Amino acid sequence: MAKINFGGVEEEVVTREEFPLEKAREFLKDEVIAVIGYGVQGPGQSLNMRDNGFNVIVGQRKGKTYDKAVRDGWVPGETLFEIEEALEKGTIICFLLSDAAQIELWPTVKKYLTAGKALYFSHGFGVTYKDQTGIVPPEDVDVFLVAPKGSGTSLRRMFVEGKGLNSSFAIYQDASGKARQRAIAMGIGVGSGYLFETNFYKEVTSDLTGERGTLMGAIQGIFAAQYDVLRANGHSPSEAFNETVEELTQSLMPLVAENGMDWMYANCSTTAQRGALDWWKPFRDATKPVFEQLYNSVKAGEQANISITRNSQPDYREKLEEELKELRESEMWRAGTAVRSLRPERN
Ligand SMILES: NC(=O)C1=CN([C@@H]2O[C@H](COP(=O)(O)OP(=O)(O)OC[C@H]3O[C@@H](n4cnc5c(N)ncnc54)[C@H](O)[C@@H]3O)[C@@H](O)[C@H]2O)C=CC1
Ligand SMILES: CC(=O)[C@](C)(O)C(=O)O
Ligand SMILES: [Mg+2]
Ligand SMILES: [Mg+2]
Repeated sequence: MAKINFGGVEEEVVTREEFPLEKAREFLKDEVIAVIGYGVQGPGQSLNMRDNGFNVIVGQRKGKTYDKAVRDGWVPGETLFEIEEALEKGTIICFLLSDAAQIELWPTVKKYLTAGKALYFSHGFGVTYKDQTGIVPPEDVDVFLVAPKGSGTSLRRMFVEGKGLNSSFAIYQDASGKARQRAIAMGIGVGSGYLFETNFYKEVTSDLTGERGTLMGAIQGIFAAQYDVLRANGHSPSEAFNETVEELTQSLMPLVAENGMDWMYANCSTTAQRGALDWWKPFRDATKPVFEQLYNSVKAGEQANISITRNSQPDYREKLEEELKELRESEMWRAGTAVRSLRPERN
């Protein structure tokens, strides 16, 4: 483990230098890695591991995503199977169904978790909320997680570009005495840039907070609030969208990603810097109570409960699609479609 100073706090992380791909491949050479589910993480992780030279098979029920797996080069009967067949063949079972669907499939998965196998998650959800999910792994299997900190779509894209998305990893149960090595080797195999250690509880609580907060929920909320104020004051949709979203994603966030917030500020006008430096604290103070409310709700298990209840309903896909449609058809995001179509590189 490399000791890295994160803003004054020393943490140990696993980098590709100390755990190179060859070492991961050697360590897992006798394993059959069965990726169960081919939604968002399934394709990203399985394709990266396949390209990295691991023995990977995919288990997916028949339908649209099964056909996608075939198009991605998985061969029925050789590397692509019905879920139960893959569960039987696999020695490391990657449980990559949606968190709600994992509940339904758990009794089936459990049947195939014979001694010595490993159960792999990409979220701490299932076992942390075991009272609601019923996911209690047998004692003689390893249980660990590797959670890529981003969409499976980005995991794959970044891998293809020679980059690596960061992941966390955690050990829940070490039956074989080598769960840790197994987990780290898997983390390297799926294409992680580096790995930082956590536990299942911390992974799920930080992840649920992040996606409801700045990563997805809060960002849309702030966009909508500013867009509405600009529109109410007579600004056109194109002006409001550009000044709220397009400039952020196209110009300013890439600068933040490259070298931090102060550097992005330093590359803007002194007028902008003065205003941003004056206004970031009021925004922090206004939103902090909402973040506290969010974290408490996560901690109390309410967010997990909502997710399980809502996403277990037979019509949850249609309902989600309706809500996504509401976003897509809002004036702001329709303006966004028009703005994106005008990007010169799109023509
Ligand atoms: N979406 C992402 O990029 C990320 C997901 N995760 C975690 O990774 C895991 C997998 O998530 P996603 O890839 O988003 O899953 P998903 O929602 O895309 O679903 C994966 C698969 O589950 C299958 N499925 C759904 N219900 C089923 C059922 N009842 N029986 C059999 N198969 C069923 C679908 O056919 C699909 O192939 C979750 O634990 C999630 O929290 C972690 C990081 C990011
Ligand atoms: C992409 C990711 O890591 C999320 C936002 O936590 C998720 O999709 O659950
Ligand atoms: Mg998440
Ligand atoms: Mg996440």
